[in-house]
Amino acid sequence: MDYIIETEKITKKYDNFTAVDKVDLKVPEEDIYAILGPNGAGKTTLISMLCTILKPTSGTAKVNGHDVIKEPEKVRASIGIVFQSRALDDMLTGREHLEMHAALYGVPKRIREKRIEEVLELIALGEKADEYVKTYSGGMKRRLEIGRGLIHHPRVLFLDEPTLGLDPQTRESIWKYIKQLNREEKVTVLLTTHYMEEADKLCDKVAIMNRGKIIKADTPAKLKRELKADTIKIKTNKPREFADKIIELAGVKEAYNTGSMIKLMVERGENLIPAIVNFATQQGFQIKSVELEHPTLEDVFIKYTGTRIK
Ligand SMILES: Nc1ncnc2c1ncn2[C@@H]1O[C@H](COP(=O)(O)OP(=O)(O)OP(=O)(O)O)[C@@H](O)[C@H]1O
Repeated sequence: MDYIIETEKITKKYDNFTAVDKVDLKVPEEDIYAILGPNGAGKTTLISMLCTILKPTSGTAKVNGHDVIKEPEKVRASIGIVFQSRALDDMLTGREHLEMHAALYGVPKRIREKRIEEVLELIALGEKADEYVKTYSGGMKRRLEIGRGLIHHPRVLFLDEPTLGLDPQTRESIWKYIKQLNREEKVTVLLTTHYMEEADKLCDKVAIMNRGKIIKADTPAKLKRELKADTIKIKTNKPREFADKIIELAGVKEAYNTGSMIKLMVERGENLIPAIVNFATQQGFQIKSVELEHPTLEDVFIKYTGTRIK
C-alpha cells in the first residue's frame, strides 16, 4: 500500500452546493499531513467522508486499504477521530475517559490497563490523570481528546483543527505531542487547519484547499521553493532613484518603493545580494541595510488562491 489514504474524485454536494469537488488526495503512510484552507473550504466535509460520518455524493476513497462506502466498519476500526466539538465529561477523570473509550472500541480487557498507561504517558497528564476533567487546562483537555482517539491503536488519526482556540504556547506543546505520537505509535495523522504556521512547522505534507478543491499538495519546503520569490528589503539614501535603477539588474523581477524602504522580488536572494550591493556602490547609492526574506506558506496560499486566510 503506497498510500494509507487515497481518494478519487471524491465529491460532496449539499443540495446544489458543492462543498467538496472531485478531490484526489494521496496521503503516504506515517506522514503528518495537513489540509490547509480557510473556513468553509470543505476541510471538515472531506475528512468526515474519510471517517465514514458522511457519504460521498460521488467518487471513492480508501482508508487503510478499505473502501469508505463498501467497508465502513473496517475503516472505522482502523481510525481514530478527534473533531472540533469538545466532547469530554467534566465529572469524569482523564483515566476514566480512556477506560470508557477502550471498552467502547473493544480493546481486549487483558491489554486495556497497559494500553491506558501507555497513552497516559504519551499525553503526559501526570497526576492529573485521576482528577476530574473540569480541573484541566485547555491544553490538557486537548491532549486527553487526542489520547482518547489513540486508545485502540488506530493506523490513522484524524484531527479536525487540533489547536483551534488555544494560545500560542499551548499550541506548540500540542504540536510536540502530535509529532511524538506520530513517531512512537507509527500513526498517520491527517489534520485540518487554517493556521499557516501549524501546517508549516508540524506537517510533512500540505494540501491547499479552497472552495471545495485541492489546489496544490506538496511538502511545505517545496511549496515555498516553487514560488521562486524571495524578498529583499533595502534601505538607501535615495530610494526613488534606486528603485528605478535596480530593476535593470539581472535577477530582479520587481522593485517597489514602500516609502521607508525598497522591496525587491527576486528568485534566489542569497546569490543576488552581493550583486545588488556592488551595483548600488557603482551607481553612487549608499546602502543602509539589506534584509532577506524567504516566502511563507501564506505567500504560497495567496499565489494559488488569490486570497489570504483570515
Ligand atoms: N450540512 C450542511 N448543509 C449545507 N451546507 C453545508 C453543510 N455542512 C457544511 N456546509 C457548507 O459546506 C462548506 C464547507 O464546509 P466545511 O465545514 O467542510 O468547511 P471547513 O473548511 O471545514 O470550514 P470550518 O473550518 O469552518 O468547518 C461551507 O460553505 C458550509 O457552509
